[in-house]
This record gives sequence, structure tokens and C-alpha cells, in this order.
Amino acid sequence: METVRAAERALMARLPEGALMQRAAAGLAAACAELLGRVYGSRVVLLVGSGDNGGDALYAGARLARRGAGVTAVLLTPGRAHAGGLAALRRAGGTVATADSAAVDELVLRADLVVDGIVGIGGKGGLRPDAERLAGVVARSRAAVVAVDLPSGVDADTGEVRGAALRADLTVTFGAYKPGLLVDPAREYAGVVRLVGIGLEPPPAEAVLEALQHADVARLLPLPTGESDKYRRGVVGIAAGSARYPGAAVLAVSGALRGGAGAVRYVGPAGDAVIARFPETLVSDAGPAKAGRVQAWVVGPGAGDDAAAVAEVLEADVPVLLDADGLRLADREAVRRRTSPTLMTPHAGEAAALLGVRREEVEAARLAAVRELAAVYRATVLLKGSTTLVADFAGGPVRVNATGTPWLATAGSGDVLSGLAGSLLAAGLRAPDAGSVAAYLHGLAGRFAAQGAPTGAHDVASHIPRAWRDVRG
Ligand SMILES: NC(=O)C1=CN([C@@H]2O[C@H](COP(=O)(O)OP(=O)(O)OC[C@H]3O[C@@H](n4cnc5c(N)ncnc54)[C@H](O)[C@@H]3O)[C@@H](O)[C@H]2O)[C@@H](O)CC1
Ligand SMILES: [K+]
Repeated sequence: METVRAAERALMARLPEGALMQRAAAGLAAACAELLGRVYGSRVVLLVGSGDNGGDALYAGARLARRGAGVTAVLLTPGRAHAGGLAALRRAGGTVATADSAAVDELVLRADLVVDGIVGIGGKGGLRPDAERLAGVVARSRAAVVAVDLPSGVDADTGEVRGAALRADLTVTFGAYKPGLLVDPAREYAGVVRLVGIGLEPPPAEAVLEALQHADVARLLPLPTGESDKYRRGVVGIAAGSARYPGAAVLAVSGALRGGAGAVRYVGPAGDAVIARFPETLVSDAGPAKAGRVQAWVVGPGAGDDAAAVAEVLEADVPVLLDADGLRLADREAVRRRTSPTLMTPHAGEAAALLGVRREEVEAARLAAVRELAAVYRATVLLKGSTTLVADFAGGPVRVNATGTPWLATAGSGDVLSGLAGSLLAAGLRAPDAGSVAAYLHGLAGRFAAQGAPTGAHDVASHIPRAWRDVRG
């Protein structure tokens, strides 16, 4: 949050005191009014902490009170609530209660709207006991809940939620998206997120997270030119599958064929299954080192215990994508020594095994986990899951993928992703771009394939071309 704060300080130096808060409160009140539909006669409860987050809530409450809402501010730390905001609310006809008064629960339970202004980006640690108790009452209420800047109790910087937190239907955030609004588990607490501009633009180079949009992905897609032949467009090698798991090889190849490489070379024991489904594949049963030239390797999906193939691939002087069994079988030092890029694509369980922690710990702190893995392996890491993150060991913003859908949590879907990302590597994309573009296309393809119903991984792969066309407009 230091970036946001620095930008705020710079802007405030140029603006009359309170101007930013007034902009924030105006945007917040407008969003609340829209949610309420009819403001006049509605019952609004403001939960107000001791900082400027509470100030925003109080000024917005004053605006709603002036439009005829019955507004009560519940002060969690009486005596320390924002003085200007409190005066404005009183002038507008609002009333004030303290969190320990007996009537507060009833007030919350009967409200149409609860505005969570307990803490914003200045919050430290989880909710205090009185706030935690109120969060429980809010959860039982049928009121719509609007969080100011971010839901109180979530960590703005990391997306971690260490205890109780307010669950919002809508979060109105100011100036910039905070990581806690984009990364699970905190993201789940935020509901729909609306960004209100207050004239605050943190310098993009310092952003902690970034999310690619259609136009960004369109710029990164490898497109054939008049000069292209299949070798110039890149050959991707897939070392995957085993007698036990031939399907993983087929699915990885199905992703690779749709990723922009000019040809797909398959190496491993599932050649017959691959050829039967995709006759355009170049198949070899010699090891990766003897398979002929490729511009990138994918190793691991369904590979069983073929540690030799993983070691051979890691020696190759081209980009390598490590997935599934490949992650488990790869020697850490061999990965760190590599001079060509390495892209690792674990899910939370695999990431936990590599870091030597429990899966729950990775799920609770996804941002920290993806950064740490990237640093430990000197690699680019794509952490799959509810919010897919891509981090590079060289630092820079972590990319968060916005296109995912829970329907993608299906067997074999990761094999398709690894083939797709490997193909983009072979076509010349940098590892962070190959990972994030693949996640983006894969998420879109999953949405097109699912359309609200369960879908299989092969179907996701066959919708990748539609995702390309959608991105290119
Ligand atoms: N700085 C600015 O220019 C702007 C700030 N805005 C608002 O101001 C907020 C940040 O304000 P502050 O820096 O005052 O910080 P907050 O209001 O987020 O919280 C800090 C206050 O809460 C207390 N506190 C910290 N952790 C707590 C916890 N776990 N439980 C209960 N109380 C806790 C602290 O003692 C401090 O008084 C933003 O989130 C946003 O809502 C907006 O008004 C837009 C402009
Ligand atoms: K809040």
C-alpha cells in the first residue's frame, strides 16, 4: 500500500484539504444509492472505525441522509471517529450510536444497507473483538453490504484473511485496485468491486499486481507473417504421458496445437494415442535429447516417474515448461542453473510440496507463495487455482488472471494449459507473457466451453481458437 499512500500524499499536497475524501464519499454515496434503488425512507447503518475509512462512510452517510435515508452511524471507537464526517452526518439529520449499545444488533438486522467503514488500507491485523461480533450480526442480516475501499479484516497487500472479515456484496474502492480485492481468499469477501477515480494514479512501474485485458493479450499473441514457415513459427516439444496416463499426452498436445507454434513434436510412450487423435503431430519414442530441434519443451503432464526425461529436458538450451510430475522430478539446482527461461505451472498442492508447507498455507497466502517459489527456483511461476497468479524471479508486478472460471477445475485442464503455454514459449513469448497469455486464453476457452454447465478438458482445448478470435476482436 506504500505506492497508493505515496501517490495520495503527492496529490493531497496539490488539493484543498479533504478534497480526496469528498470525491471518495461522493462515489461511495452514488454506489449506495444505486444499490438501494429508493434512497428516501431506506434504513442505512454505517459501521465506523477510527480512521479515514470511517470518514468516507460518514460523509457518504450524510449525503444519503440529505436524500431522505434514515442513517445511523455505529462508532467502534467513540471519541476517535472522524470529526468532520461526524459533524456532517449530524447536520444532515443522521444519528449516532456506539457499538456496545444494546439496540445495535436490532439496527443492523433491520437495515436495508450496511456500510463497512471500520478499516481500510490503514488496517493492521484482523478485526478486533467488537468488530468481529458485529461482522457476525451483519452476516445474519438481510441488508446489502457495501465495503468502503476494501472489506474490513482482509489484508490489503496480500489478499490474506487471518480471522473474521466483513463479507460485502459490493466494494467501492478508491484510486486503485488493491491486491486484496483481486487475490483469493480476500477477493471472495469483496463481492462486486467498483473503482472510483479520485485523481490518484500510482506509477504503473510500482504496481504490485497487474491484470492483462483483451488489448494487452491481443498485442502479445504470436501471429504468422508472410515470411513464416512451420519452423520459423517454432516447434514445441511435449514430453508427457505414460503407459498409465496416455490421456495427459493427448491433452497437452491438444493445447499445444492451438498455441501458435508451427509444429508439435511429441516424445514419450503415448505416441499411438497422440497420433490417433492428432495426426499432424511429429512423434518420436527416443528420449528428448534425441528428438530433434525444438524451440521450447513442455515436460511432466502424466509423465509418471520418468526422471531421466525431465533431466534431459532441463539440460536443453531452450525455454522449458515444468508441470505436474515434472515439478516433482525436477532437481532444484538443475532448474536454478538453467540459462534459458523456465516456466513452472503448479497448483496449490504441488506448490506446497515444493515449498515444504501444507496446501492450506499456500491457499491462504497465494501471493507470497508464488513469489517465493519463483525466487527459490529462479524461474517464472504460474500458480493455478481460483485466482491464477504469474510471478517472475526478476521481480516486477505479479500478474493476476481475470478470465478463470470454477468450471476449469476439471481433470486434464492443466495438461491443456501446459501445452498451450509451451506452444507460446516456442513461438517466442517471454515466460511471464507465455504463462499469463495462456492462462487468459485458457480461462476464456473454459468459459466458452462451459457456458454455465460442466465441461471436459478436451472441450476447453477445442474452444481455444474461439478465445483467440475473441481477443483479437
Ligand atoms: N488518504 C487519502 O487521501 C484518502 C483516503 N481514503 C480513505 O482512507 C482510508 C485510509 O485511512 P487511514 O489511513 O486513516 O486508515 P484506516 O481508516 O483504514 O484505518 C486506520 C485506523 O484504524 C485503526 N486500526 C488499525 N487496524 C485496526 C483494526 N484491525 N481494527 C480496528 N481498528 C484498526 C488505526 O488505529 C487507525 O486509527 C482508505 O482506505 C480510504 O477509505 C479516501 O478518503 C480517499 C482519500
Ligand atoms: K472497510
